[in-house]
Amino acid sequence: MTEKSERQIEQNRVDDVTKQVSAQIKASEDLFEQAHHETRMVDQNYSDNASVNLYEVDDAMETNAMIEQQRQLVARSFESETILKRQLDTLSNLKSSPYFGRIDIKDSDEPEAESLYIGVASLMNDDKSDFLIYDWRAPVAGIYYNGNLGAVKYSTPAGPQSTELVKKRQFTIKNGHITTMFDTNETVGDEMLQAALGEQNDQYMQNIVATIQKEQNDIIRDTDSDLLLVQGVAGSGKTSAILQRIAYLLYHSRASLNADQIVLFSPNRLFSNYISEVLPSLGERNMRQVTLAEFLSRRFEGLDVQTLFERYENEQTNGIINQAAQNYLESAACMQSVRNYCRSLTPQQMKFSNILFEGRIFFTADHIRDIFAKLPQNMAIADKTIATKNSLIKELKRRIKDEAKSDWVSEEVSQLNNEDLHDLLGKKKSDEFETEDELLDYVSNRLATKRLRIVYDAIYNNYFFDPYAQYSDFLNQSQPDNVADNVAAESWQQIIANFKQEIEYHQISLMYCTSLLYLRDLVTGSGQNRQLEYVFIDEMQDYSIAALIYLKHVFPKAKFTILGDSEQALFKEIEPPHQLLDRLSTALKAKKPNLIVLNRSYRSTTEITNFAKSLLPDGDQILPFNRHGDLPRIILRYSQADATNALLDEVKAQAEAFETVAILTKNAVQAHAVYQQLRQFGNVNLLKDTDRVLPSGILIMPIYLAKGLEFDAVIAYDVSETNYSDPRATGILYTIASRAMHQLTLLSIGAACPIIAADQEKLLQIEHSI
Ligand SMILES: Nc1ncnc2c1ncn2[C@@H]1O[C@H](COP(=O)(O)OP(=O)(O)OP(=O)(O)O)[C@@H](O)[C@H]1O
Repeated sequence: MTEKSERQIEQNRVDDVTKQVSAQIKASEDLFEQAHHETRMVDQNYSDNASVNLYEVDDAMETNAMIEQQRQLVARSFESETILKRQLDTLSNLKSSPYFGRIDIKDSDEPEAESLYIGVASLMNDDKSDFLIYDWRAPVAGIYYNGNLGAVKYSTPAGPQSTELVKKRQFTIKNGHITTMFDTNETVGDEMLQAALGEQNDQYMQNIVATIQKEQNDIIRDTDSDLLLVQGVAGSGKTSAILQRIAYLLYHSRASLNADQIVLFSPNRLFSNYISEVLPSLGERNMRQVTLAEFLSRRFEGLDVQTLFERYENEQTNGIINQAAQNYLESAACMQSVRNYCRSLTPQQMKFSNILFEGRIFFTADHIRDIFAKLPQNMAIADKTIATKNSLIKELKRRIKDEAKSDWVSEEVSQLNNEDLHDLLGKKKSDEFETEDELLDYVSNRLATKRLRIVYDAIYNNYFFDPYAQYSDFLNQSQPDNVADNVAAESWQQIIANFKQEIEYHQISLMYCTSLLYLRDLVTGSGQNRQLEYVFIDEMQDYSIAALIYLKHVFPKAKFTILGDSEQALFKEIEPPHQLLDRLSTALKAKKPNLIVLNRSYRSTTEITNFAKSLLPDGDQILPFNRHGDLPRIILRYSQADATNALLDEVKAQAEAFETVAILTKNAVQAHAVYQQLRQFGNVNLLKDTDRVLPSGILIMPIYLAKGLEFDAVIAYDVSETNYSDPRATGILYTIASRAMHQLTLLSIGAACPIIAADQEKLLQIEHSI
């Protein structure tokens, strides 16, 4: 058969499937309309009933039951409306592009091969007898991503299956028309990937299901490991792979897993927004997302927690203060010392606090210590704290009865107005009491309970324990000689003094955070979340080992997927990847660890990747993808005024050619200075770490805010040797260069920093000022 008629046959099938999709859309729209109408009716009915004044009807209980029933009806009809809405979204995705792949497989006991079409969702024909499209996550679809022609195996819930792959075909279908179609023996042909990668960027990351690569597929379909470590070079598709992995996991554990049981730790808020469309485009709800800074802040209510960015900025101005002590506090060894310390704590060492009520001491710290000390010695510390807490709550209940008889209560009761009395009585009516005294006793008890609620809350929230004082004690006990990095005794004392001072000012530096939280949780037996099933951590190189250990402690039941690129370390010096990964495997005590390494970089043109890898001492392992563009350019200027002019010209030219142009700087101060130079331009945006949405136009930001993001064109601001002199320059410049998809320009005010100068002739177009 000629290629043309073959293509015509495929187009006919696309037309046929599109017609069926349209018919199903119509049917679903009718159902949706019906469901929506029903929800409105039930909702109306519910609000009418809910607005009945319960105090005026005798049968309040009955009304309550009816409202509850109605509420459930509203919830149910809303749920079916949501399901239909999702179905409709999926169908409309399928309408313009029903599938992207076809595999022909022949089982040994079948006379003929069968053609299966793969798309973002499954679709059955009208009478439900046949699959017109297979979901890319279906077991058999694994062949499309993994197999070369010939004998292939794929896993199914019933165990491994074998078949023969006789044809693999790829399509690009736009608005119902096949624009490209070819047969391939490769996993996914380069041609299609080239087309996908050559496109210009918009504000949101796209899904990659049509062109998932073999090693990415291994990440996506790994359901066994409890610790999956992905070590991948910049632009190798780590983030893409984990998002498709989440979609895959949700599909395969539909009954037992929902998006709320998955959390992704993302590098910054812009990134959260940037990836927010991927899962919805695959018909799935987004997982929860949080940055480490947000997570820590929530756990330190009332304290101003230093973020990684603030630390970085501070170090840029003041230098790194006491690196050795900081390294120790963020090490696995320190977390081990916390564990040992907590295990050996005696009642005398415990830092208990008085519990106050309206200015007077309600429970003394000594009394709390006595309760604690009487508990069996071999009891775990967390159990002792919980037992102490329970015993304080019991005592509180007794004391409420005493307080109810006290003068302050009688006085307050005597001054109650009708409304307060009504509130205190709750469901009871005053005529239910036989005597006035009985009524008074009841009301006094209620009032005392209400007022002492504050004491109950204090006990419940462990305010009888002072974690900050305890942590200071822990620091005091950690002798500097025992400390790995040989922290000098005076500087260790300084670290302790600094901690105390910060707490006084309601602040805390990042370096203390995780060991302190760990100590607090181990002593109080709180802070763990056993519901979460999967934790994903992107940009792991920015997490200390202590932070990862702490997260494992917080989510003990969860499987961890941790992704990183040690070369993109902005906040510390580069560490060899395997060393980092070994440390992590041991520290998290994984039972089934798995490591996947990605070396091919997809984001940038070959020229940009070749330049970026030349910055690294061990960049040879990085493989560029075969997509070509201009050589990166370096513009050298020798005065600020000349540099500003060159920047203006460059920005103008890039903005005409590309949709997203980013000027990336080393820190916030420089980003601000560049903004001042360019603001006359109009559509120029300076981004801050509080920003959540990436605007279009020209973007200026410090590199840490661009983590995980990508832009059509990148201008690296001032790559001179004066600006990039510290040992972290390599990681920073590599991260900047690897954000560019199509065009990279470096601007240097004065001589370029030596990392760049090394190999520039072949990899860079150099432009000096005249
Ligand atoms: N298989 C693929 N098909 C199409 N595009 C891909 C594929 N893999 C990666 N890409 C594209 O390459 C770019 C980089 O991917 P991604 O951001 O996931 O990489 P990363 O490893 O997380 O990068 P970094 O660590 O540098 O932030 C994205 O534009 C992504 O869409």
